[in-house]
Amino acid sequence: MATTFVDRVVLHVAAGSGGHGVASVHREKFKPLGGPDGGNGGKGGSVILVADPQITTLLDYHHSPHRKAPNGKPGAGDEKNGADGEDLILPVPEGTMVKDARGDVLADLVGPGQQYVVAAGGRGGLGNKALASPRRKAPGFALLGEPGDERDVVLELKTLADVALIGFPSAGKSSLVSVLSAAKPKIADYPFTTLVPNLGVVTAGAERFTIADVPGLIPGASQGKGLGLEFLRHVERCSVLVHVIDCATLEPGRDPMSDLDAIEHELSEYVADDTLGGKPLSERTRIVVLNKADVPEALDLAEMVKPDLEARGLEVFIVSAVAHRGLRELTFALARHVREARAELESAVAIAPRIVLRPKAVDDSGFSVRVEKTADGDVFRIVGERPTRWVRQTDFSNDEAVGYLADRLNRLGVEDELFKAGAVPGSTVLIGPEDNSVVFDWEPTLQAGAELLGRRGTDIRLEDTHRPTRAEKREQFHGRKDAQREAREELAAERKAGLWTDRDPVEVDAPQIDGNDGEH
Ligand SMILES: Nc1nc2c(ncn2[C@@H]2O[C@H](COP(=O)(O)OP(=O)(O)OP(=O)(O)O)[C@@H](O)[C@H]2O)c(=O)[nH]1
Ligand SMILES: [Mg+2]
Repeated sequence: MATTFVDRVVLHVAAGSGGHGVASVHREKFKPLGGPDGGNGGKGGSVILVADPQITTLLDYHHSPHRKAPNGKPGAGDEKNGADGEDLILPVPEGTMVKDARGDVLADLVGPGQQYVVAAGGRGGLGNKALASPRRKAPGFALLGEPGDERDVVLELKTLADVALIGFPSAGKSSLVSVLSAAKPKIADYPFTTLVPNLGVVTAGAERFTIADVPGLIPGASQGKGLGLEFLRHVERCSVLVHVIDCATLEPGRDPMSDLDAIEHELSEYVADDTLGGKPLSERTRIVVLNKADVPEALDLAEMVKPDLEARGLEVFIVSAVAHRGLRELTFALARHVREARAELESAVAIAPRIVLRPKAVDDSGFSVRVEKTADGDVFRIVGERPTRWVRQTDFSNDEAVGYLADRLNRLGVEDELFKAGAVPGSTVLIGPEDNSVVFDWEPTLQAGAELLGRRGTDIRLEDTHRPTRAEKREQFHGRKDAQREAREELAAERKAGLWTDRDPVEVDAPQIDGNDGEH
């Protein structure tokens, strides 16, 4: 069992890409040129982690750490939409924490069925049927499907138990689990018998709670001695910590008080991710169990130190795991502490939810223009979810598709903002994130832009002589109305085609646009 327990893996996930939309023209005998009938591409499958009580280890992901969801299928003529790629569901144990490469917590799957979209599938591209509008009756282009998310995440399993038993190797932690619950962990008289936590269920009257031992902790664990501190991730989520102290040890330099201090010191060195509703390890309930009281010398020692420990405000139990002494009192005391801790946690959780889900991208409708200074002068970077997406959807080998992209950008007001930021025809404009942007030599297409340039190439913003005539204003007004209507229609078409999921748009790290970072 020990060798097949895996509690930390690096997982590489890739969602499916959306299928490309298709540009096709309806054909019938004697009616060679019908309307556009190209279907939409299907959505790419997402990769979704789901907490599943049937799963107890991350072993599967240790063996095959690369997981990919299928792509959406491309659309076809005759209004045929491509099939969606199926979501890839990856079951993980309850208590799995998902972190990014930097160690930031992305999600904490603590309850059965809780899920997290770790990589979102790409949207399918619209076909020319869906792109048709009164102004663009027969589009000779379609939109590309978007690439799916691709990322590396760290999965960490943190045992979910109410009570954690901590202490030196061979203190009797596993023995206690075996006598307090039905679990039958390995027990032996050599140190580090336990390599991974053993979980048991304890029944105290009508109450039930879970208890886990953890591998033995030794001084210097924080510097990597023994098994190190790594496994303390399994006590992070336990609300009651029990110090199991070996009163029968003959090792020189060991006694209950200094053992306790040594373990506390190691605990204090551990940096936990989970504060259990705002309660760090240092503030959690502690109980002391003085074990091996069946050995006469051990009992004497236990009775001697008990008052000192109690003077520190600790609740102390003298027990023998082997002789089953003192277990009943201990069980009921644990049940009481668990009850209190659960109540406390519940009210804490009511205030601050423990489940961290990745915050939704704040505003995916807007954009901003950033002026970046380079050796070759100013370049203008357009940052925003929608422009970035539109660029990904554009087939740059198709002039009409490029024109459509320009239209979309204008409607969003990109050209206006570029003018305001000081861009002039020929300026370098980048769209998308730093590591993967598309570069344009800017050719303004907007009427307003051309107007702003004025006659003889002077910028009328500096002169402010031209006041729009009534006719021009009307023209502009209708232009805007048209643009707004078209934007609405487009959105409706995308939604109707099912290209929008109700899942959060996940920020995309590196959109791939093959070979299109040229001068389009
Ligand atoms: N006499 C006596 N021996 C005990 C008692 N409890 C445990 N032991 C013995 O102590 C040794 C270690 O017990 P374990 O339960 O494996 O100890 P552990 O704390 O889980 O040890 P690690 O997993 O190595 O950290 C075994 O030989 C047990 O039989 C007790 O109450 N009395
Ligand atoms: Mg053990």
